Amino acid sequence: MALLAIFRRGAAACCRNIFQAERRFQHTAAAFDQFSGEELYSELPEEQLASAGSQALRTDTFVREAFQVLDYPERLQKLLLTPHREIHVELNIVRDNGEIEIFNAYRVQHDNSRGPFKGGFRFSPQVSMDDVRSLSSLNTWKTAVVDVPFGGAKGGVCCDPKDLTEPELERITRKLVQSLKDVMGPDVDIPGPEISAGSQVMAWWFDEYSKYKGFSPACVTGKPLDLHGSFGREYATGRGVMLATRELLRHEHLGKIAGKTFVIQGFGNVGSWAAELLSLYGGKIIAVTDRTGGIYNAAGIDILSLKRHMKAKAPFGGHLRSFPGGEPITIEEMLKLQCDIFIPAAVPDVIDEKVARELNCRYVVEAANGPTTVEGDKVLRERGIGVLPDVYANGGGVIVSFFEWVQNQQTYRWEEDEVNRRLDFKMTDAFKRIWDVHQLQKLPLRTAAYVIAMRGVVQATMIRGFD
Ligand SMILES: NC(=O)C1=CN([C@@H]2O[C@H](COP(=O)(O)OP(=O)(O)OC[C@H]3O[C@@H](n4cnc5c(N)ncnc54)[C@H](O)[C@@H]3O)[C@@H](O)[C@H]2O)C=CC1
Ligand SMILES: O=C(O)CCC(=O)C(=O)O
Repeated sequence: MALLAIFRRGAAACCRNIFQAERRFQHTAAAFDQFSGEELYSELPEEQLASAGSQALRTDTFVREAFQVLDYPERLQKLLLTPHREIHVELNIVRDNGEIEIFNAYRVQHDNSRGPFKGGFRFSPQVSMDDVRSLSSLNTWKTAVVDVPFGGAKGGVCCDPKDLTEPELERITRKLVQSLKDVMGPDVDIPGPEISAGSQVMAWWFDEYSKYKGFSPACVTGKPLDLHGSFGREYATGRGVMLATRELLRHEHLGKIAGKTFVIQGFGNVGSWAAELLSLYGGKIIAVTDRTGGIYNAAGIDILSLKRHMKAKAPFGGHLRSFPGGEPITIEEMLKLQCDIFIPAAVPDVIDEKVARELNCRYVVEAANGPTTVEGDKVLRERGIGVLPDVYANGGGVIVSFFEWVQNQQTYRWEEDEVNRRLDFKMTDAFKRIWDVHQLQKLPLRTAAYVIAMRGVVQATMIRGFD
């Protein structure tokens, strides 16, 4: 009885907190009815705007915007902006030539109030603790927006994968697992695919982790189909981008994907699958680029032929520019092309203030993480270019990662159709929730997405309590 009373008191206190927060939300929602993006920016502290281009501060800036709308107490902001745990490890690797090289690797576990930490591990020379911290926070909000029961994390190894052989990449991955295995795992923190880290890297992760902890397929997602992977994960992020675009066009009363023109930056996992699926639904992909430049064809590029071309040249020399079905263009030229939708699907910070002024599109659908700087975002808002933000638009990857994790826990594989149907439901449902807030409160889609995410994370945090 005493226990029950304590439980009831605790539950009542939690509910009171949530109701108070909800009332504050409703109150501010009404007050913010006429809020425009411009006003939101004018509320930002000067020093924050000054450093707005910094990747490190980007997510925090968007988080603070949503906080202004929700009017949550300051101490809650601090709690949610501060990562749970930051790890820096040194990986000593024997290169193929016998020399020892040291690589820095980072993992930031941002928030786990809604479930185990979740997020990819990227291999890139641009990786730093600041980047990883910002991206880990982005994943906290992303998992909440698309409503999968995970928290947010991100990792990265500072290296240039094009200078590494496959055995060297394997040794780095295995060393990474050896260093992090005690703070990661199926119910704790689950990595997934990211830049230059595809299904083979996930397979090595699974293998190495299982050596120490026993057979654990759910310790990592994005694994190959032959090794406990899920149907549909390979193309999930690109498919999610296509579904997000479909919903955007539908809600804007602009019809279907068919006939719309697209420019896509990045032709790796996400960019190439988004291109293929958008063209399957009749979209005209007029330009694609990778890190070496790209190709342009006003009549639309034959994406399947392009993919065959790239595959034939892989792993070395698969450059877009050498594809005969279009004219070569530079990345700078690509950014100025007229199109309906520009899809950044490569690296961060592409749309800065200057590029935002030059873009010649109606919408930006952010397939990459953090492709728009805070200053760039401000210019896009001023110019009336709609942005479907990363925190939602590339959520297809983590949604199907969640499906893979569920299947691994059940030891039962779902059919491909079922995975795709469930992904469609999740992307459509999340879009509707964002759209409703966007319309009702007159907020930019990005702020609307963060508002929804924050409510989810805050509710979970408060229900769990602080003891
Ligand atoms: N793989 C996934 O499931 C997910 C990936 N993302 C994000 O999508 C983006 C792309 O990731 P992936 O396709 O997995 O990586 P990837 O490594 O498969 O492909 C990256 C592509 O970007 C190109 N690229 C690199 N630097 C460039 C530059 N300066 N200009 C133009 N292109 C450049 C590369 O040549 C390559 O075509 C990243 O921002 C990643 O964080 C987000 C959610 C999930
Ligand atoms: O866990 C995954 O599938 C990768 C998720 C991720 O890092 C992201 O969506 O940015």
